[in-house]
Amino acid sequence: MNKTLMVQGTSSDAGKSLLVAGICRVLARKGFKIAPFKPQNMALNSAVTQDGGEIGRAQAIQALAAGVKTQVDFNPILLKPSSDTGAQVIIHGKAVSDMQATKYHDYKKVAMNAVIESFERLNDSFDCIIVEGAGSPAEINLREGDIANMGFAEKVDCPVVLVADIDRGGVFAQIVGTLELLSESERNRIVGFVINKFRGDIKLLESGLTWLENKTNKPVLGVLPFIKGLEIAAEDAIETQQVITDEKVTIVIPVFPRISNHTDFDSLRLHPQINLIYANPNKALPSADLIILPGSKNVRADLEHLRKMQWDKQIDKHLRYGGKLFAICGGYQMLGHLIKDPNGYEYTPGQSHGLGYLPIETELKQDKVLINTEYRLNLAGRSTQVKGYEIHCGVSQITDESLVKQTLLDNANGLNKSDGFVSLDNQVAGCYLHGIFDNPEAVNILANWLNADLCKTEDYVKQQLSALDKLADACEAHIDFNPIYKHLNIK
Ligand SMILES: NC(=O)CC[C@H](N)C(=O)O
Repeated sequence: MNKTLMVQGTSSDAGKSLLVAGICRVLARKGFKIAPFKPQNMALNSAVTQDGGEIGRAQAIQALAAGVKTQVDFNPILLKPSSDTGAQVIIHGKAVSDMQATKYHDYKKVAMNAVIESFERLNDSFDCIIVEGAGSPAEINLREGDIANMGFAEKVDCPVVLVADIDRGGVFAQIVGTLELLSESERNRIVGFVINKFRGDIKLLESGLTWLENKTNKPVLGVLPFIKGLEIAAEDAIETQQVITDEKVTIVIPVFPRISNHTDFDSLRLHPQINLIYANPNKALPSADLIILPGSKNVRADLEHLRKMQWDKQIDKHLRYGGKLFAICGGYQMLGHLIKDPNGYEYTPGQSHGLGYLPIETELKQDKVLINTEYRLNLAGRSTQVKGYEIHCGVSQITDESLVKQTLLDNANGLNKSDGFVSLDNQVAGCYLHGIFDNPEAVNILANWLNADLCKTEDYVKQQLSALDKLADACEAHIDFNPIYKHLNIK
């Protein structure tokens, strides 16, 4: 009996991740044990699973929505692009190789086996599986050997809901056009449509919905309204929306071409007293109280970009004028003197000189560190416990202890382990830990370091959970779940 439902979109960003998260939450609230699943994801925003692997961030959020522990089977294939044509291929949570896009095409058979293995494991231990497609199923050039959309749905023989974004217009053409480009058996799998991000008077839409149902002989299951201020971590696109009520601090994040884990900064962006600016990759850095160098999938190439843009000179000037510089993971590696990659794990084999603000040297190793961990953060004469995660191949060593003021993070999980440093002049600090600012106390300490006092906000994970509930409420109010239950064989 089928217990799988797949959500596909008429385009990227149509709302697939969100709808999957919403359905997971609705079903979990009814007491079902739900697994989110995305056969193949392409993203530089990843999460460390509780079983010690790496999956796309969206599946981690969907697991939070479903109230289940994260596991690598939720996203068996993750492609992390490291250049315009190549990507690191992660299978079952572990990096297996770097591959050019053309070669990956031939590799899809191996990848499909990995996808089915994971799917079958989930099938054995969950009540239902809610699957997210990738991009759109109508990319006819990618259909052969597809594992991400209809190729998967056909293989496991599951029904599909098609979601389309009305906000940008053309929603009827998108839906009818997508159906037109599918084979008959693929078309028959589509059991209904969800129209996402609707604003305005639903009465004006009704004639269109009737036309669509008559034309396609398929139901519109629901029209989800545009939910203002719904803050659920983005899959890959950088979210820039913010509501500032009383600006006290300006923070600039230089956007590297291979920026990774930018969700690190969501809690800062959502703070009503922080103006968080993502600096355009091709423009000068705006002035700020603090610059934060983010993580990077290709540190040495991004360092070249930083220099090409003369951001190194601008950062130097920012520090001369008394500004502060913080960095996470790849950005932290850039703060040191040297980044060595003799085997070319990330870029052409060789080494690059870093910015030299901290006395550290980094070497990229084959094995990736993947852990969820906890530290004590020490900064601005204060400390607090922070939770986070690490994803990196680089291992950094300090070259001269007399050149730092203190370690930034210590006491890892109560152990005598530390990470990161604060410079002697107290202007520069960095570490490997992602997610550090999800703790509101850490945000306040960071602000203290900038000589500012900010109000304390809600814990980021709690905020995510209430956003997921708001999303689930909207799904329940605007989508007819009866056909969904019927297709999943649940009541
Ligand atoms: N997430 C990151 O910033 C990773 C940094 C670097 N690419 C490494 O693997 O070590």
